[in-house]
Amino acid sequence: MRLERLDDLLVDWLPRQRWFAGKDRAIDAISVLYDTELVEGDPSLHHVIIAVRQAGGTDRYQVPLGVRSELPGRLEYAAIGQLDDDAHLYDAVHDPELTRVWLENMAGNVDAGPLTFRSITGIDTELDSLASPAEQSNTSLIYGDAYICKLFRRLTPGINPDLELSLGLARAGSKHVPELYGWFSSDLDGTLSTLAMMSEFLRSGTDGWQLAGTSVRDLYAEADLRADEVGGDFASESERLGAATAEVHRDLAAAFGTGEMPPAEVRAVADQMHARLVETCSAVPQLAPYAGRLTDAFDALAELERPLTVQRVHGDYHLGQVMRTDSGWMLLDFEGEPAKPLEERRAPAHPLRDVAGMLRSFDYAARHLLANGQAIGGDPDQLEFRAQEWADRNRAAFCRGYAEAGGTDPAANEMVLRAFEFDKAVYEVMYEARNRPSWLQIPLGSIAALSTRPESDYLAY
Ligand SMILES: Nc1ncnc2c1ncn2[C@@H]1O[C@H](COP(=O)(O)OP(=O)(O)O)[C@@H](O)[C@H]1O
Ligand SMILES: O=P(O)(O)O[C@H]1O[C@H](CO)[C@@H](O[C@H]2O[C@H](CO)[C@@H](O)[C@H](O)[C@H]2O)[C@H](O)[C@H]1O
Repeated sequence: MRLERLDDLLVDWLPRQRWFAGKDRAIDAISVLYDTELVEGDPSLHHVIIAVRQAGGTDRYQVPLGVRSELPGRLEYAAIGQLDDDAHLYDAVHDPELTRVWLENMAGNVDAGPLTFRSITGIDTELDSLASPAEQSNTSLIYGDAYICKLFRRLTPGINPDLELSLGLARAGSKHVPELYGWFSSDLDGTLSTLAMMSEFLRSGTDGWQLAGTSVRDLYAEADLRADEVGGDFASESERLGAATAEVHRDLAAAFGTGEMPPAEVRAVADQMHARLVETCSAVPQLAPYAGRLTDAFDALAELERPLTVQRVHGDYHLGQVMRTDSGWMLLDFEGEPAKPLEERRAPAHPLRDVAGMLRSFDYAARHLLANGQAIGGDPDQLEFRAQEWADRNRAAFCRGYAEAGGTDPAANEMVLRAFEFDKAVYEVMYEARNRPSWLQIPLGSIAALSTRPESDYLAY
């Protein structure tokens, strides 16, 4: 490919992409690390990996590029620019004529330059792809209605935890993750690094955030009924989700083993929670009134005198990461928190950390309509009370399902769970202050409610 104009075109195009992580800084330089021509001719497909230098460091991105002598109208929205008069450059993920080569290469376990394509089962190579419109930090292609292939945009050397855990869960025979079909990787700094993974597309699935939101809307539509009295009660789904979560934790433990975190390391974890609290209180003063009670919860964890059993966990667990299908709840996206370094994301943790993540999500589902100021009539105190009741009911049901299916009993480990939940809520305070200030009230409201409750009522419903 004639690369002379490529840098200029990408400098304009990258900051407009949802997945580009460096939007807040100027791009100092772009260099092409690999350019592998996977499809020759017109159109051609260049599988390109670039390094983008910005203040604060250099990130690597995967940018599959299509080149055509003429760009048809249906691809205009994917245009990046013209390399010369007869070379139109565009985002190849939008061109099914090109994306089919990934299916063919995975099916054939092809090696092409730095790229290796692998499959673990038969793949239909005749399917057209459509890029998913979902707001996400990567790009997913849906082939027919059979496969979903997630292309990781920002690359980290090594195996992506999503692929690593999906392979382990497949080995353990988990029934709560989509079937894995294949993946491709590239050399990066001498290490084989995941570029994409392809799984079964859950065509009958609806994500948990949408389902929980519908239940909450049902509740607010009824002036006086309690969460257990409205048609859209979600508690039995929450209980089943708890059970599915425990089963996935059991399978992760079987696939990757468990370990003991000694009290000194638990203290170090509590110290990190405390440090985050201090930093967040200075950035968001509204949190300061609760600092004392939050500190008490972190201190209680620091004083734990027994080791904690740790294992690989989901790491970024919330209602947007689970789908309800005809055959039950499925868990997605085992990447961990993308902003964290890979070693931290792969480090074993206590499974109640995931439980705490989901408890936060129930609070969010209950409170987000109120925070948005959407047209819900009624007395604000009464609405707050009803939101808390919905959250408590579903939190308790989730914990019950988790314990009954063999997970570490949340009710018997409330002190540990509370510390994880408060830490996540403090993280959310910073996250919302930076990203969605109108939602700041959600984690603050939860902290106010949970921290002023007697400890013995923490999981009460
Ligand atoms: N196997 C699947 N079947 C159907 N939809 C899926 C599947 N995997 C992901 N999705 C949809 O794509 C969205 C983004 O997927 P996710 O793996 O969370 O990507 P990202 O890591 O980029 O956020 C999910 O919220 C879900 O709606
Ligand atoms: O899914 P991501 O890894 O991008 O996680 C980030 O964004 C999440 C928002 O989508 C944010 O989650 C918070 O909001 C959710 C509702 O939008 C709620 O269900 C979660 O419980 C709540 O934490 C997450 O914190 C952030 O890291």
